[in-house]
Amino acid sequence: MIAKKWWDNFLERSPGYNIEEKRRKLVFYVASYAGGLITLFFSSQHISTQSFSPQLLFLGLLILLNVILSHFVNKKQPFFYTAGLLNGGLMLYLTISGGYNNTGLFWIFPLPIASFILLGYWIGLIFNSILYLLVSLLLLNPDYIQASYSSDDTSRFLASLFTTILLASIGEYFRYRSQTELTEINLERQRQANTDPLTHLPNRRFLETVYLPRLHNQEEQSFPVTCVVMDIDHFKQVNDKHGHDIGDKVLKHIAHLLTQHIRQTDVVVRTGGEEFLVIFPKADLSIGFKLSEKLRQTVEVSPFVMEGTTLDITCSFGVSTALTSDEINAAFKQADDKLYQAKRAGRNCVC
Ligand SMILES: Nc1nc2c(ncn2[C@@H]2O[C@H](COP(=O)(O)OP(=O)(O)OP(=O)(O)O)[C@@H](O)[C@H]2O)c(=O)[nH]1
Repeated sequence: MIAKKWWDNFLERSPGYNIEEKRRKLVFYVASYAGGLITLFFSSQHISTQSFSPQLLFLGLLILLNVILSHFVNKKQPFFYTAGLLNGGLMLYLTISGGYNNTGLFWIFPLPIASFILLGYWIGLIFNSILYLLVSLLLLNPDYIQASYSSDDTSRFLASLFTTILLASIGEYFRYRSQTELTEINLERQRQANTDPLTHLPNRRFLETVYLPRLHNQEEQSFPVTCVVMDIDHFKQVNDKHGHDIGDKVLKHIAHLLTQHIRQTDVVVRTGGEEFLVIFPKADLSIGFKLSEKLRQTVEVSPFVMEGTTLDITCSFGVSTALTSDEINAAFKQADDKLYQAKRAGRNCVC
């Protein structure tokens, strides 16, 4: 549980989301360029005739402008939403005007499918349902529209549009669910690979592949970083006297104490057998020293109690501070040296 809660700060859901983002981007580009150009083509064909529609030309230009502008901005989400809205506008326009020779309704079918992909399942479902209602109201009240459709055409169109939206929504729903499940499975695998199975603390792999690269990227917010290497004193005697099972429980007890007494931004890693690494970001040497001393006292006054067994446990600590990310490995090494100094100085102390 400790690691799970903790993991929330470091979750990498991005692989799944990146694939989804790519899919949406691709559909957005194809739908916008193809849709925009087709709209412009049809409206320009009638530019010098009575059937010319400035609204269609305007919608086509807006669709193209939206997709062109999106190339200059990193965050594409607002452009997806705008494209979805323009889709809706085109749907209503085609219903009302009837397009060329009342053939506008044929062009409506691809639009709800694109809207689902652009807006995501839930927003797409609400958006398409509202549009379907509006289109139905317009078609059932011919006074509100310029086009004239036969009642047979209207009812068949509404039935087939309903089927299209239903099928698109079922397809999108199951795609959305399987993508969410795959993302969760991927996340759980990452969590397992980066967690020590005994204490549920992050492990050395996490430190090297997830935490340190992040520290490197967030240099300004994180440094100075104080690194504390700590080791349980005479742990071999615990194993020898009370057995390996009790030894394991003592390790869990220490892991629990450590995680309970650090800040949300600090990290405890089980780096080896009975050795832990605590990292205090935004803490200089004097703060790091005080925090380590607090941890040392906490361990000292919290004996391990189980099934009538009470064991006084102590730990030794080596502390060192890195001012920049280039110094972090040297700080680990120095903290390690300081730990041995603490052991030589009689244990249960901070060096
Ligand atoms: N129960 C248990 N013991 C472990 C585990 N990993 C390492 N150990 C034991 O930890 C002990 C470490 O012993 P030493 O390195 O001699 O250190 P120490 O007895 O703590 O002595 P000092 O560190 O000098 O105070 C060894 O007996 C290992 O078998 C583990 O996962 N579970």
